[in-house]
Amino acid sequence: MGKKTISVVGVPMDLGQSRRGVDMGPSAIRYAGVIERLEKLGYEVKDIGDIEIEHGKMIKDEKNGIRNLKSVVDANRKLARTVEEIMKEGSFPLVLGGDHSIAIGTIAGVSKFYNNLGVIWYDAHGDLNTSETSPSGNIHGMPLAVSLGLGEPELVNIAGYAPKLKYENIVIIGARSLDEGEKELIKEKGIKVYTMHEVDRLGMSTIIEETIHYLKERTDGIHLSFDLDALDPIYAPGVGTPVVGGVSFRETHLALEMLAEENLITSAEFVEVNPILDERNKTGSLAVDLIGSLFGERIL
Ligand SMILES: NC(=[NH2+])NCCC[C@H](N)C(=O)O
Ligand SMILES: [Mn+2]
Ligand SMILES: [Mn+2]
Repeated sequence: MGKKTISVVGVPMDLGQSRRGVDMGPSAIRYAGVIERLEKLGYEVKDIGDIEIEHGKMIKDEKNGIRNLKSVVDANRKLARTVEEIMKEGSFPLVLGGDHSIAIGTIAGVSKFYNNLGVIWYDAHGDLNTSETSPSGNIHGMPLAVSLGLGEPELVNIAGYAPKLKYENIVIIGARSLDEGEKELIKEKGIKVYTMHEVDRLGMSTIIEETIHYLKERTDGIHLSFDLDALDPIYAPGVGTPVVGGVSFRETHLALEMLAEENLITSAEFVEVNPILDERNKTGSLAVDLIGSLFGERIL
């Protein structure tokens, strides 16, 4: 994927949502063999360990109902700095979550290296809520909005600049659970979304061809933000917010294999693996299989 060195960083955080356990995601993915898998593909892999997270009680912010705002801000500041260091070294940042709120830090660390960072948001959800539109107060439902400059100023201004992304540079794939405020924002800003309706109708191969064509001409780097709950819960039971009717195992491998062929992805994160809700690390192993495909693994 362009660079031969991959730097793996774990973010053991579950404070962006309300089900405990997703903080063990990085361990589950490492246990399933991610480092060895990447080394086998010929990469030099540096496992730089985990970001240090304050583990405390879950708290709702009195002001606006947001959960654990301070701790999530703190974690994402640290992550942004770490990812920035990886970028400076010319290595590929591969971030293991943790809940999806960590995308705020990853994107903050990556985006300053590009004029037009593109993002592929592979997810059952839009993660486009702000404190006004969020039904839950969970920050993992907000990271894409935050990266676009919407929401709590402490989140929006992480790494000292905002916005990190432009509306026209993002593509959401796999959506099937969008809140009212998210739907309005998508329509108002014309955000490119392939919902499950389009996945069924066009097929994944067409969607990825279109996505590549669309992002290639307007971006100078592409971040893949991969939420395991995009897949159907049959394949990915170990996630905190499962939604039926998801993308299949093969459709997802195809998507990642096609992205690997084009060599366009410049950073990635795999998030929302919750080992406590999982079946014998099925979702952790799935993440490793998918990471394999993203980095060029093929059946033959
Ligand atoms: N990254 C995720 N799994 N996000 C789920 C978000 C669910 C819902 N839209 C919310 O804002 O709470
Ligand atoms: Mn999701
Ligand atoms: Mn998500």
